[in-house]
Amino acid sequence: MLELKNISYIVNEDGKEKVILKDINLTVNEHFVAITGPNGGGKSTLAKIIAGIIKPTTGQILLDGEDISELNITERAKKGISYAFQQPVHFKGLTVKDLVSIASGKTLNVSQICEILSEVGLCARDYVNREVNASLSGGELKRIEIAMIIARGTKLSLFDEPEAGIDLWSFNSLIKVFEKMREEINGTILIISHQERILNIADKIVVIANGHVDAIGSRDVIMPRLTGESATCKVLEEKQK
Ligand SMILES: Nc1ncnc2c1ncn2[C@@H]1O[C@H](COP(=O)(O)OP(=O)(O)OP(=O)(O)O)[C@@H](O)[C@H]1O
Repeated sequence: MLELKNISYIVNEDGKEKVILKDINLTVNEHFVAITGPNGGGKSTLAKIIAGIIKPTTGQILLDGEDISELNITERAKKGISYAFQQPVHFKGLTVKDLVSIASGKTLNVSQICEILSEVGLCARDYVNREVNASLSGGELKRIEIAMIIARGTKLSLFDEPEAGIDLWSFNSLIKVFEKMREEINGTILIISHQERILNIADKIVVIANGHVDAIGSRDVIMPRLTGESATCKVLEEKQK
């Protein structure tokens, strides 16, 4: 379980304080939790704070009750937090096989790697020995990144807009990958997304706007509000303290 307590992130811009996140309180213990909200609301900043890429100005982060606030990205990764960037990273000189093996923390044989790659819809034989460089498409990189997260099998897998830069065909199969992960994963998937189809498979949706938690609840409660189907629905089903 992930707990965020009073997380704020304030930067100094041109000599003035800019509040990017303000008093975020959130508990995440479901299998599949989606964070959504308007552009610039603070979602990616929050994901980077959870992963340990940036340090919040105030607040505490607990993973299964343990305070991990002072741990850096590597230490948090060891505790079981994986983070997939909005734009996947290229790893010049490393092959898909290398990356998936490194992610899993053990030497995998080709058939084990093939199994993981096929889970993300990649025809393994074509990819195992490919170098992870700019010759791969955005969709292929995304899937390789997801394969690495599956190989790691962590407690908390964080994805920042996995749909970004993906064509509709690849997007359809990406949704299937997430649906399958949702069924099979032991830990939690925390996913930042603007896509209705991703939000529709979430157990819980958190809406972040203007740097704070605007709404939180099950998809049945939050989706009508987001899609404008019900102006009167009760949004704050379980606003957390
Ligand atoms: N270090 C920083 N200095 C100044 N402004 C920043 C900094 N980091 C983030 N911001 C600003 O904070 C706001 C929130 O950014 P963030 O990337 O977290 O938003 P987001 O909700 O993920 O947006 P999007 O949906 O467009 O990806 C933006 O206005 C961004 O420009």
